Amino acid sequence: MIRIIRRMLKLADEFAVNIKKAMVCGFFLGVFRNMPIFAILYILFKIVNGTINTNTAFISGLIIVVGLIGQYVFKYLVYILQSGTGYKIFERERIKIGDRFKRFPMGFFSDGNMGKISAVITSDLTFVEMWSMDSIDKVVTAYVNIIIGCIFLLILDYRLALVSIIVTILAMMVLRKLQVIGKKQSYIRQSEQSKMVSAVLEYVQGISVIKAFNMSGDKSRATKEAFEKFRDISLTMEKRFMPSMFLFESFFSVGIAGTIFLAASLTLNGSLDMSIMLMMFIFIFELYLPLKALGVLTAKLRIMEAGLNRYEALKDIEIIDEDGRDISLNKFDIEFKDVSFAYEEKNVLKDISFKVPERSMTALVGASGCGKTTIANLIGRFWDVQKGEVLVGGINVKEMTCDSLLKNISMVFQNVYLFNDTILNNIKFGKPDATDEEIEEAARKAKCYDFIMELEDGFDTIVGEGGSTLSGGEKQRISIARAILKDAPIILLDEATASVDPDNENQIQMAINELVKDKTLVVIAHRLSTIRSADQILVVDDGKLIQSGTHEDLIQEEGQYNDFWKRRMKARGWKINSNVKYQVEI
Ligand SMILES: Nc1ncnc2c1ncn2[C@@H]1O[C@H](COP(=O)(O)OP(=O)(O)OP(=O)(O)O)[C@@H](O)[C@H]1O
Repeated sequence: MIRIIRRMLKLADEFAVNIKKAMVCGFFLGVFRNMPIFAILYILFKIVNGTINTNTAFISGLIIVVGLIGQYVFKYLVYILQSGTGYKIFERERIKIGDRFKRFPMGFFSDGNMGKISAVITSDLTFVEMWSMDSIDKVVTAYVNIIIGCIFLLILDYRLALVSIIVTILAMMVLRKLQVIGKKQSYIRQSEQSKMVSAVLEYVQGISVIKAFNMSGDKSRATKEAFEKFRDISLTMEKRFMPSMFLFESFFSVGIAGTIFLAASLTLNGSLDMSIMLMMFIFIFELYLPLKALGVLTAKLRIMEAGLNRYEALKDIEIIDEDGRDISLNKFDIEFKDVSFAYEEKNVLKDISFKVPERSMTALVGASGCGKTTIANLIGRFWDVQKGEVLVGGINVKEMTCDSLLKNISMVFQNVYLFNDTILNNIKFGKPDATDEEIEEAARKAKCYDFIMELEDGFDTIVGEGGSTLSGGEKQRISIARAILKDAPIILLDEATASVDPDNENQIQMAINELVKDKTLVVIAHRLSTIRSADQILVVDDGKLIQSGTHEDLIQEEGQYNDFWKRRMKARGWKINSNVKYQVEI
């Protein structure tokens, strides 16, 4: 228990002073809480001895009043010091971990970890946030009460004190066992909880596929199994706790009965004063109350400790730019020098070298899965290369912090993600301090101003999670407006392959033209016009760079590009011949 309080104090950092003050107040709260009880016991003692007088009654009354007032004052102080402190600590921690997520290698966000992240940030931290402050003060008060109770008993009668202390020690040992069980079980429970959250996330994210393929049975079975496992482990946890909890509770009944029996026997054989026996009968119930409270707190504290462990493990994940410096670039060319890269065991890029001059356009072409997106991701340092160097503005990206690198780069992906927020805020994401005029201007350039103004709430329209209330083309143009607003000197663009209607497609192309003006552009190209107008085309095959040059150079030589070009031309011809309206050269 002390260990977990120490950890909370360390985590609380600047708020630790409030917790320490609350603990001191908790100490006094314990002291004042005992005063009325002792005053009543004292009156009882005096009545039984026949020595009660007005003075004694008055002093006892005064002690009761002081005790009650002190209790309220310190309870209030504890409340003031603690209230909100837990929420403030964890608000700060959530922001901190959110910032670190940006700097985790992307591989971390793959399978399994999404559930873990959600479970830690929501249930674990929420549990610790809700109970930590409350428990710390209760633990301190309980310990104070136990110590005061034991001292009082020693003063009354050492034999009775001995019995009570033995019961307390045995109960503490059972409490320890409860803690060990609690710790082990809460780890297992959390692991199942993460799996359950992952299953739910996957089910919800894939709901359209599940519906489209009428697979709701299969997927919901997997989710149901995760629920069942979580239920089973929660029940097992309760069952494992039950015998020790029962034993723990039994100690008090046996302890109370034993002490009463001993006190009565000692009184009967004349070695204990009747008044002390009566005081003992009343006090014994008070003595074990704080110990019982500790028993109840134990389970909570173990769940809290396991939650804190998981949270700290998440915080300890090595961030990708631990040794990075904040570097301000003054040129914006890109270079790959003998770069090899693998996702775990899978080699994806093999000894790739190329240069992208500043303010030029480079198109990456190649078959699906050859490594084009990987190249773009390495420029943004979503992963680190295992061999070779990626240089941006002449500086190895490994020397830079992600923030200082990414402020120079805008990425426009095929799968646009918009936040469940207003259109205004989604665009503003590119430049948080942008004025409304700048946002409107970006929207105009990205050809989304008109459709935004047709919406009932205009720029204040909430777009739904992921941008679900907008069409694919509309989402794409909003993401381009976001990038236009950011105005980064380097643009990484994954051209959309998904078909949108011709009008939308034309608008997207115009928006992109605005975005890429005077920028260093690397584009994963799917369109003939893009490929043709690029300053440089890099042909990637199975992770190797097999050809590079302009379109004119490459169609002169035999090779994959030539085949690719001929195939594309044929496909385009087919599209036009088949009388599809899609005549726009894009
Ligand atoms: N996060 C990942 N973990 C493991 N393997 C991955 C990961 N991302 C991509 N790959 C694999 O790396 C290879 C290259 O993928 P990449 O996405 O770079 O290809 P691409 O050329 O962009 O393909 P496409 O044109 O279909 O988008 C593929 O075989 C892919 O399966």
